[in-house]
Amino acid sequence: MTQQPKIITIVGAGMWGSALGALASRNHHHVRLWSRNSTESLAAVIADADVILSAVSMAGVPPIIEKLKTYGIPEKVILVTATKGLDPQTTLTPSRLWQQAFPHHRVVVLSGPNLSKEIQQNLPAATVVASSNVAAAETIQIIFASEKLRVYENSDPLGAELGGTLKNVMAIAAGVCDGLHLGTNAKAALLTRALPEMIRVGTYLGAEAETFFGLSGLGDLLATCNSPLSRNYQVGYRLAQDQTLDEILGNLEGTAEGINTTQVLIKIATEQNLYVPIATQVYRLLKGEISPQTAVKSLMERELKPE
Ligand SMILES: NC(=O)C1=CN([C@@H]2O[C@H](COP(=O)(O)OP(=O)(O)OC[C@H]3O[C@@H](n4cnc5c(N)ncnc54)[C@H](O)[C@@H]3O)[C@@H](O)[C@H]2O)C=CC1
Ligand SMILES: O=C(CO)COP(=O)(O)O
Repeated sequence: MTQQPKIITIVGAGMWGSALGALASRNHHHVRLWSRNSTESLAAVIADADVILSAVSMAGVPPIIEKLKTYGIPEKVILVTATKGLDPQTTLTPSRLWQQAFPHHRVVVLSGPNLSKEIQQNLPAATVVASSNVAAAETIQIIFASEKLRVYENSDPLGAELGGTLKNVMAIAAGVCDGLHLGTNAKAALLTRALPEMIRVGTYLGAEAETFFGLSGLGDLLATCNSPLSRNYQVGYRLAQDQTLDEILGNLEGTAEGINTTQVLIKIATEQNLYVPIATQVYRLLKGEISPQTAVKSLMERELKPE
C-alpha cells in the first residue's frame, strides 16, 4: 500500500532504533534518528514530526518522556513505543507510561520476534503493531511493512508489549538451559511451561491471553530463546558457563532488559501472589543466591501438579 512520506523521529539510536530507522527510510519516509549523544537538540528533531518512535532502553523511557512533555507535542503526532521492559518505579509498561504522560495522543506498541541484527541484514521477519486506535496502528503498519517485514495489526497493546517484555526473563532461563547442555527435551519443556507463566502474569495485568499465542508472545519467545543473537539468552548462557554477571555485562553488545524485568516481575508477583516458578529461579540466579545447576534442580523437584 502506498503512503505519503512521513516525518518519523526515532528517539534512541541503539541497535533497534537504528534498524527501525533503516526500515522506514527504505520505504521513503524521512527518518530523524536521535540519541542522548546527538549534537542536534531533541526539540529540533521532533519539530513537524508525524510519528515519534521511542526505541530507548527501559532506563531511558521516564527521562525521555519528562523531556518530551516540556515541548507540547501536537495531538496529531502518533507515539510509538518499541521498548521491551518494565519501569522499576511504577512497575508499568512503557506504553502505559507514554499514555499517562500524553493522555490525548494515540500510542502504538511495536513488538515481535525481531532480532535487530537479522533485520539489519534484510532477512525476512514479521512483527506486530498494536493499539486501541486501529487507524493509528494501521498508519504505523504501512510505514514499516515491506517485502522483508510483514507487519500485523493488533488491538491489544498491553498484551503485545508484555509478550516481548516477559519473554526476556525466559530467554535468560533458555540460555542457562543451553549453556548447561541440558538437551532438546529440557528446552521444549522450559519454553512450553514459560508460555503459561507469561500468560498468568499478562492476564493478571490486563492483557488478553490470546495475544500471547501470536507473534509478539510465542513468536518472540521462540526467536529470543533460540538465538545467540539475543542479549538476554547470552546472559543466561554465559552464567551457565560460570561467568559472573559483571563480566557478562562488561562485554555485552547493547541492553539485556530481562535483568531489570526480572526484578520488577518478582516484585509484582510477590505483591500479587502470582506463581512464577521460572522467573523466581532466574531472579535468584541473577542475585547470585544460587548456581545454574541449583536453579534447574529447584524447578525439577517442585511438588507434582497437573499440566
Ligand atoms: N536489539 C533488538 O534486537 C531489539 C530490541 N528491542 C528493545 O528495544 C530497546 C532498545 O534496545 P537496543 O536498541 O537493542 O538497545 P541499545 O543498548 O543498543 O540502545 C539503547 C538506546 O537507549 C538509549 N538510552 C538508554 N538509557 C537512556 C537514558 N537514560 N536516556 C536517554 N536514552 C537512553 C541509549 O542511548 C541507546 O540509544 C530495548 O527495550 C530492547 O528490549 C526490541 C526488539 C528488538
Ligand atoms: O527482543 C528481541 C528480539 O525480538 C531482542 O532480544 P534481546 O534484547 O535479548 O537481544
